[in-house]
Amino acid sequence: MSLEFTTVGLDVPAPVRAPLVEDDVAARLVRKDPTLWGPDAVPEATVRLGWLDLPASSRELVSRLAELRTELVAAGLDRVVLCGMGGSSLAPEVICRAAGVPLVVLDATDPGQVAAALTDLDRTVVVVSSKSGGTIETDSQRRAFVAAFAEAGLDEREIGARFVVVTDPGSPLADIAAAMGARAVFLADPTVGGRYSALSAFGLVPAALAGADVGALLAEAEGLAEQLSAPDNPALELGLALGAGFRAGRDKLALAPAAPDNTLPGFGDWAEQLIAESTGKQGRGILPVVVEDIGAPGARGADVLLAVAGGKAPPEEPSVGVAGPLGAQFLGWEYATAVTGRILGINPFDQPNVTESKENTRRILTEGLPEERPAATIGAIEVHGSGGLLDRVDLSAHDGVALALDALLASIPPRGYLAVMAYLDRERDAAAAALRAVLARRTERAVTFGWGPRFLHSTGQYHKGGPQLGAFLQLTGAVAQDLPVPDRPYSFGALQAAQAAGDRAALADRGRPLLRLHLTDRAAGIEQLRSAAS
Ligand SMILES: O=P(O)(O)OC[C@H]1O[C@H](O)[C@H](O)[C@@H](O)[C@@H]1O
Repeated sequence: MSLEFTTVGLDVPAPVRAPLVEDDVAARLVRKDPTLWGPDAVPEATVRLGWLDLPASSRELVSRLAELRTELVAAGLDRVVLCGMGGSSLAPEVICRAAGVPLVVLDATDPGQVAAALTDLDRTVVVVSSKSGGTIETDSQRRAFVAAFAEAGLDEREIGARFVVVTDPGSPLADIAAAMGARAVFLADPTVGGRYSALSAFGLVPAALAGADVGALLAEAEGLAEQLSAPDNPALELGLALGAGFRAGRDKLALAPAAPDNTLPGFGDWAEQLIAESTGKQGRGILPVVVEDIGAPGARGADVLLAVAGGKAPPEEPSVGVAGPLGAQFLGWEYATAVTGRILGINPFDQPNVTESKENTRRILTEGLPEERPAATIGAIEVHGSGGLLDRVDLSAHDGVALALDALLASIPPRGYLAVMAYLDRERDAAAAALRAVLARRTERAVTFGWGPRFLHSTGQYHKGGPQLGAFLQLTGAVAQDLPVPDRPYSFGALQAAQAAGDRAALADRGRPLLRLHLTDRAAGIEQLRSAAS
């Protein structure tokens, strides 16, 4: 089982292909040659190529996971909640959706979304996944579950037995897991970076405990792994196509599901993190744009390459298609991204700009939120602009929100993009996601949509490290019922607000146009916004 790569209307010119063939990149990548991305990347690449071994090396996890699942089910623990961000949650979410097994993914700080996960505790086991072991969202979620179990009457030993931990050896979370007596601890391969970890313990542990067949997933990946040394393998072709598209000015990659049957639901969100964090740096990069389907607004455009995962290239030109099973898709896109990184001349294994917003968040949590007054309140929406964006907008007009949106769209530079960043509840406020297509219909430019803080671990790197051509629409919402973060001087609501403010500060430092709309009533605000945007 491997991948089938197809393309329509995209040629890989000799100046892109020849150097890769002459330098024997396919075989050198499989041999884990850390010099492929230039001298500056060697230290990082030396400790970041372990993902190439995972189809075989992760095999040893399969029986251990099957036993653990049997043990959990026998104990009546059949609801699996995963606490983790970015590379520690996106892959298991895709694996479980594709397999049709239930996994509750908590990659949020929204108090409502966290509270909704803290239910059905009598049958819940929590997987806490963090490579670094220091991610504030994951740590806060773990604290909330410990407190909720205690409140439900469980003693310390019983609480420990409700936790399974996945982390790197020696991380602070490894120490916490030992101290709390976690039922099981999986120490992952430290030579695998977060966004390349789909086939490691980070992808496999939560998915297997939720009931997915991870042995089959690894077999699918092995089918491709055997081919990766060959100079004409499908993953190399994908990497060449992404690189050739970039060189031809197509630096937006519209990621669409296959039609009519989408066998890889959510795959675009996983690939989005891989591509945005790997390529978006040093003022360049490929912007992944997850679109609803191949006909969606933004799937085509002069600076867009359309890609379908899970099917053939659609007839729209230019496009690429990658057919094949999920295990092979993970490995193939990782390999392709590493190849594309070489073509772009960047190090695909670091994420140099992710820390900025995190540091701002920590500062704001200590110092308090900056005082910000809305420029206007219109219905259920408070309008905040930055950098003179709203100077010429008549916010007293009955369609003030529409005018503010117009000003934001007009600020997108040529070849630029609009990022919609919703610090809301991705379950209960799911209707907000429809804004992407609505706004993309109104502009020729690319429009992305991300849930905050989830996107900070994905496109957030590109926003700050990629070409400075973005305009930003930040959505925040009133918190009906806040939730404390146990043993911390802040609540989830305060953390969420600090994350939004921290990212605003990072974007303002770069002079990017930003419109913040705060929804004083979330449902009414989303509806009002959708009609203002249409
Ligand atoms: O697994 P963790 O250490 O908690 O990291 C979760 C995420 O954190 C950061 O934002 C990185 O940029 C991501 O690549 C990573 O996936």
